[in-house]
Amino acid sequence: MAFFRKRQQNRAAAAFDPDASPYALLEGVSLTLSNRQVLTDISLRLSERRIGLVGLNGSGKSSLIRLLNGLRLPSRGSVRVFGAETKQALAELPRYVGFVFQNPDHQAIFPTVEEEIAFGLTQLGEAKQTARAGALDFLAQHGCAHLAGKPFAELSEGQKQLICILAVLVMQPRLLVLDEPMSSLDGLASRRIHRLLDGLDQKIVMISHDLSLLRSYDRVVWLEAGRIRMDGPPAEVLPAYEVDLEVRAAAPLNGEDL
Ligand SMILES: Nc1ncnc2c1ncn2[C@@H]1O[C@H](COP(=O)(O)OP(=O)(O)OP(=O)(O)O)[C@@H](O)[C@H]1O
Repeated sequence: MAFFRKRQQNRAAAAFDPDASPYALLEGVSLTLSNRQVLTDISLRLSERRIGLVGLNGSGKSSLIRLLNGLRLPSRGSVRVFGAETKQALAELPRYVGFVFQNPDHQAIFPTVEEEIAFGLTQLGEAKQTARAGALDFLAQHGCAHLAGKPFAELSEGQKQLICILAVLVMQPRLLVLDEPMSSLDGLASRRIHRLLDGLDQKIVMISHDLSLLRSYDRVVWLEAGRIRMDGPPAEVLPAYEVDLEVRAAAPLNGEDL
């Protein structure tokens, strides 16, 4: 009896509310990896449509966004996404939170573009044949029909990142989390992906070292050494972050903060 009660409690705790506001709620979150404290006492309520995340290398940005799709679980505190505590909702999270990796080669797992997109549809329960037809449709909707049969490895960097984003979007997640998606793209590919993201209905949380991309965002969170240093509108956070970068860059080179 106690067993069934516990299962029912877990199910209730994992119930998603797609319209939850905030869509992500982090309370007193700390994260330790290999005996190293990577995040310390992070509390955030994320409800804005477009949120940018900035900070120096190693400040904890990737670790923080991995908490949003359950790739990392907090060592202390709690992370709720669309109302469900992530550690109790790992199986369902990918339907709500799409994650785009910095390096497309780390994300793509299928030999061809069509298979990469179709996989998302099979995850939603589509039969293989319907998923392939759906993938072709989806690629055509995004002007990529000509890429369907191509091996992923033969795509340009911009095409690879676009396909990885589409492979996530085909599952229609409510939230899209992106880890520096433009970092290896040229100016044109970067602008094109930025425009694509801008036109989406999904909520977006994105890490970027290109601060110009975040100027139009609703909110920017600045992480420093695993803690929130500043959090607010881009017009306040970005200039302060840039000043900090200038001050650090002007200090004598010692190799420690690179
Ligand atoms: N699996 C791990 N084990 C131990 N330490 C880790 C692990 N993953 C990350 N770290 C450490 O955690 C800290 C934060 O890493 P994280 O990748 O989250 O930072 P980041 O801000 O995304 O950095 P970057 O801008 O370079 O991608 C770094 O010091 C990193 O070395």
